[in-house]
Amino acid sequence: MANLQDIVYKVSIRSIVGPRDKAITNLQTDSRLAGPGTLFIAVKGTHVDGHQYISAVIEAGAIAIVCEDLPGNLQEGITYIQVEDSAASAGVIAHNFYGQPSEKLRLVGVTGTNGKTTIATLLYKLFSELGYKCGLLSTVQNHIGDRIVAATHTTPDALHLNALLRDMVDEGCTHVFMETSSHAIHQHRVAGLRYTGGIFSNITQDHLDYHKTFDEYIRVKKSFFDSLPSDAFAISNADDKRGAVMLQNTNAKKYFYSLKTLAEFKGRILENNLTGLVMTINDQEVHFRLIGEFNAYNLLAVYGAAICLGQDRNEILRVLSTLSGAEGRFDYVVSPKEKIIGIVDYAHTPDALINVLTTIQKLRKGHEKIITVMGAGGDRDKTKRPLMGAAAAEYSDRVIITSDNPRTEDPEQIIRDVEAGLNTAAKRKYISITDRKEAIRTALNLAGPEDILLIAGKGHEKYQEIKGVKYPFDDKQVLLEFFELLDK
Ligand SMILES: CC(=O)N[C@H]1[C@@H](OP(=O)(O)OP(=O)(O)OC[C@H]2O[C@@H](n3ccc(=O)[nH]c3=O)[C@H](O)[C@@H]2O)O[C@H](CO)[C@@H](O)[C@@H]1O[C@H](C)C(=O)N[C@@H](C)C(=O)N[C@H](CCC(=O)O)C(=O)O
Ligand SMILES: Nc1ncnc2c1ncn2[C@@H]1O[C@H](COP(=O)(O)OP(=O)(O)OP(=O)(O)O)[C@@H](O)[C@H]1O
Ligand SMILES: N[C@H](CCC[C@H](N)C(=O)O)C(=O)O
Ligand SMILES: [Mg+2]
Repeated sequence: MANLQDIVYKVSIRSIVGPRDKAITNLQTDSRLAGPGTLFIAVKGTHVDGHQYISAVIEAGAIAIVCEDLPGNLQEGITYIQVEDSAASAGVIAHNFYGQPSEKLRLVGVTGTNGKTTIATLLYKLFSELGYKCGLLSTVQNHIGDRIVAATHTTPDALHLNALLRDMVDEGCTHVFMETSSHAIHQHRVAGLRYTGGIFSNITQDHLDYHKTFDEYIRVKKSFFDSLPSDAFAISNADDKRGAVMLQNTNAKKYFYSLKTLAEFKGRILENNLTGLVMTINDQEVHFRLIGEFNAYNLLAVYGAAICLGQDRNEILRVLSTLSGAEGRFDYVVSPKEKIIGIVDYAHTPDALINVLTTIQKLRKGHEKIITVMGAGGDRDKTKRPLMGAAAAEYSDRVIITSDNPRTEDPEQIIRDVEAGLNTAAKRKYISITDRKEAIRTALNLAGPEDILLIAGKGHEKYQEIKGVKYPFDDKQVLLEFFELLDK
């Protein structure tokens, strides 16, 4: 419960009609969840305009409305607060409603196209091992200390986000590591939060369905760093083409990590194979269990953030060297008899596919075939599909194009969109099989001893969404089942 006047602190208000002194017991942006004592925030979404539900929520018992456009018929006793931007206000209001939890935490946001889950999860594991009670908000799952709360989004909406942060404060968490997706930044899900630090991983093509142009996607990500306060830290990847631009206008203290150029956090890879990485970080040599060059970047980002958060460098490296990565990220299993290597990876962008496949190419001894099973998600960026097909074909010996999460789209059409990226040579080494389980079975049938099977796109996901229905599906489980059959 909170008083309306306190809740609208720092909200940029255009006008208020009705009483200001009221106890709010429920905060909602979804009319279906409104009831007595509710403050309803009407948000203009991508599908509907929340303003159309204002009379319905009042009927359900709502006592205050935050909106951009005042309704024609104002009701007696109801408070109407007109704002410039409802979505941005929702962030600030939720932060106030839940007692400004981010002010009581060291909150670190991770943004970028690939690597967010890995970096945030490694930070969570590192700080937990170092003895802190921590929170994690990630694509795979959310953690409040040891307690797991299922994740619906990479970054939850402002209301759930602040409620989760409140729970973290109440349960004694001191540090919270959160993925901050470009959707979340654009939709102001993170408005009002006080970040202690921000980390940039990289930016390559994804989400052009939503952000329309690459420049707009860059601008949105950059706006996260622009809004960091001067006592925060901002860590960026010096080897990414946009790494410097990201921090151009930030007030935060700037730091860079790099494998190629001078930087505050400088790494050098000495060994890179299937047992892990040996690298120096600021001249200290360490062995890590994570695999591949892209994880060297993730480790540098984590190391940099831990230093900025005041940890001892030897302690950081000691713990980091013991950690494994996040579920479904370069997750690999070996079949007992034939020693076929199965790798489940969440690569769902052209760049992530190139990274994971070139990593595999560098790690193989030479004679092993690389067989890739991949697809692309429905209701998402269509322009990335042919690029993903081309990437998979270029770096694999065989490709099986299959379904990812078709969502509401026709799975066959998505496969055709992926196929469109294949050139004549690539067309000779691919087949398409719509059913994902069949695709994985076929890939295994094609594999000989020690060959490498990459199953890309779904990582940790435990379902497959087809025509709006989520069916249980787990790439790693399917792979393990087939491995068992194979070795019988
Ligand atoms: C495209 C997108 O991001 N959509 C998000 C957005 O929905 P929307 O704008 O379509 O909402 P809408 O349906 O038009 O409704 C507008 C408003 O009316 C309200 N409403 C709606 C119906 C009703 O009966 N009553 C009512 O009050 C809604 O609660 C909402 O406040 O706001 C919703 C509430 O916050 C989100 O759940 C929803 O995420 C959808 C489900 C989604 O799939 N988002 C993905 C793309 C996403 O956000 N992904 C990123 C990760 C991307 C990455 O980096 O890989 C993430 O952070 O997870
Ligand atoms: N630093 C990196 N650079 C490029 N590719 C990476 C990097 N880290 C991980 N990847 C690849 O991208 C995939 C996704 O990694 P991860 O889940 O950590 O990213 P994410 O940014 O959280 O993705 P999402 O946007 O879906 O939340 C991994 O499975 C791996 O193939
Ligand atoms: N956070 C990403 C995940 C994509 C995962 C992939 N399996 C797909 O369904 O496209 C998105 O919502 O675009
Ligand atoms: Mg993620």
